[in-house]
Amino acid sequence: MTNVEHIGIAVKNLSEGNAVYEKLLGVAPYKSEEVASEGVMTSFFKVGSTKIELLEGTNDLSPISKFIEKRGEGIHHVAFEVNDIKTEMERLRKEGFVLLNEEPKKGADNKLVCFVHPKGTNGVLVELCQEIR
Ligand SMILES: CC[C@@H](C(=O)O)C(=O)SCCNC(=O)CCNC(=O)[C@H](O)C(C)(C)COP(=O)(O)OP(=O)(O)OC[C@H]1O[C@@H](n2cnc3c(N)ncnc32)[C@H](O)[C@@H]1OP(=O)(O)O
Ligand SMILES: [Co+2]
Repeated sequence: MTNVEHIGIAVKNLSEGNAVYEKLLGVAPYKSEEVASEGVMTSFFKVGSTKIELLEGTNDLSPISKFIEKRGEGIHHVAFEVNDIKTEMERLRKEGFVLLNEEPKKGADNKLVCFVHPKGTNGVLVELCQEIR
């Protein structure tokens, strides 16, 4: 793993979240993107070599809507950049981690992603990200 690619933050309302983080970080989001397969609308802020990803659920079944209902707004996941997602998924499987998708899937911001179950990572949902080249 080469970098913390982004930190995902679950918000109830993306425009309100954008206003807060724009004030906090002193920069505007550089993009907004819907990922319908995950039931989320996102926005991204650059912070040095990493990013903040704000996520609003777009339907009641979205992992973000369920998370906010149970736990409220806050840090939802930590995403690590990897060079070769399939190799890293295989390594983690062999180490006994529970992967939440069998194959890499398309995420936001031109990435292939895979999630690791938070029960095996001290309560933190982990995302692996590989740039689509
Ligand atoms: C935009 C695309 C992409 C990107 O490119 O960056 C994204 O970031 S998408 C982000 C949204 N997508 C996902 O989160 C996909 C992976 N998540 C899942 O598969 C599920 O959310 C989950 C983690 C398996 C939980 O689903 P489920 O078991 O159906 O939900 P429950 O509400 O029943 O929770 C069970 C258990 O897990 C705890 N939980 C849930 N979410 C998290 C979390 N983000 N971090 C830590 N813990 C989490 C939840 O509190 C429950 O705990 P207990 O009550 O103690 O059992
Ligand atoms: Co993410």
